[in-house]
Amino acid sequence: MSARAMNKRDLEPGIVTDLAGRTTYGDYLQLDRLLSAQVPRSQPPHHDELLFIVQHQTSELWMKLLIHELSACIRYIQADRLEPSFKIFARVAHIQRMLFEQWSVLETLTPNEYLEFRDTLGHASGFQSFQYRALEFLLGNKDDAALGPFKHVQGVHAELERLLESPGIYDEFLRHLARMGHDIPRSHVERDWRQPYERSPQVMEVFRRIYEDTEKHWDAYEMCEKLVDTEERFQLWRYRHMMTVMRIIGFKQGTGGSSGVGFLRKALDLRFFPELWDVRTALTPPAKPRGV
Ligand code: HEM
Ligand SMILES: N[C@@H](CC(=O)c1ccccc1NC=O)C(=O)O
Repeated sequence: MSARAMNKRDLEPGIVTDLAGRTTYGDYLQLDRLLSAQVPRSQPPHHDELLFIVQHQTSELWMKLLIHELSACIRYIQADRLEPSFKIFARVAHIQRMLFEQWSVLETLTPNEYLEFRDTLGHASGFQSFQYRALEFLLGNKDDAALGPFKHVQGVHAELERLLESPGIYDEFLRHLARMGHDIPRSHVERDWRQPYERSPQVMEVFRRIYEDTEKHWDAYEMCEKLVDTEERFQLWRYRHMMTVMRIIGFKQGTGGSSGVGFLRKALDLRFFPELWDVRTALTPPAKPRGV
């Protein structure tokens, strides 16, 4: 009987199977390391703990890529090259969508299932995710108290300190706008970057002018919209995390020591790019219609 009749694909003679001494798929991806890093703590291993671990590890991998991409974006903005940063923002948006969609997998974990292995987690908590903190810092949510959990991990602490004292993506955009001749106040071009961002009416006026004449300021306008998009997607992730937490542990305290949902809810009031939201309220209908 032919392979076709057996519903089987014939391997082609060119397919390489003699791989001794060659770089293979598994070598290149270091799958031995990657796939041996899912180690349940529950004894005997709880069926659903693998889901919990894989959900976190895949989130951390996507966060790694986000940090890589946003860091490149910052370098482009520093070089006043907004165009190449737009391509990166498109990728960032897709990664954020993946991270958002991923919550539905964890949401199949029921409260009882989670309670069956929750105590094996001790005080471990997502609050101790250094990559998440790096992302928050890159996006401008500076908070030196958030470095607390990393005091005992030298390399990580040093890297987060570096990000804390460097301008975030929004700071770099405002500095770019200042270089392009926009009227950004001194206080927002040079400052102690460790401090949380403070909104400025003068910055909002700059955005108002950009939004009122998009033809003239197309690149800046496009960057504004990319930033709004990134912030909205970030907030959606925060919101869905909070809802997932609510349906799995209700209003229990977190393993990290916080109040739990109440603590997560407060993050929803934070804004990375406040004037980009304020400007929407300030805009009025144009005197004459735009467009082609
Ligand atoms: C059963 C699932 C989960 C529960 C019950 C849960 C619960 C919590 C709670 C209660 C907190 C507040 C800190 C604390 O006291 O522990 C927190 C923070 C956090 N969690 Fe989760 N979480 C879950 C899944 C995840 C996943 C999959 C991620 C993805 C990496 C994640 C990332 C984070 C981050 C980054 C924070 C810090 C948020 C901030 O500082 O605003 N969590 N989580
Ligand atoms: N904070 C969670 C525990 C938790 O979710 C967690 C524990 C260990 C590693 C990652 C975690 N994920 C996010 O917070 C809880 O209170 O149940």
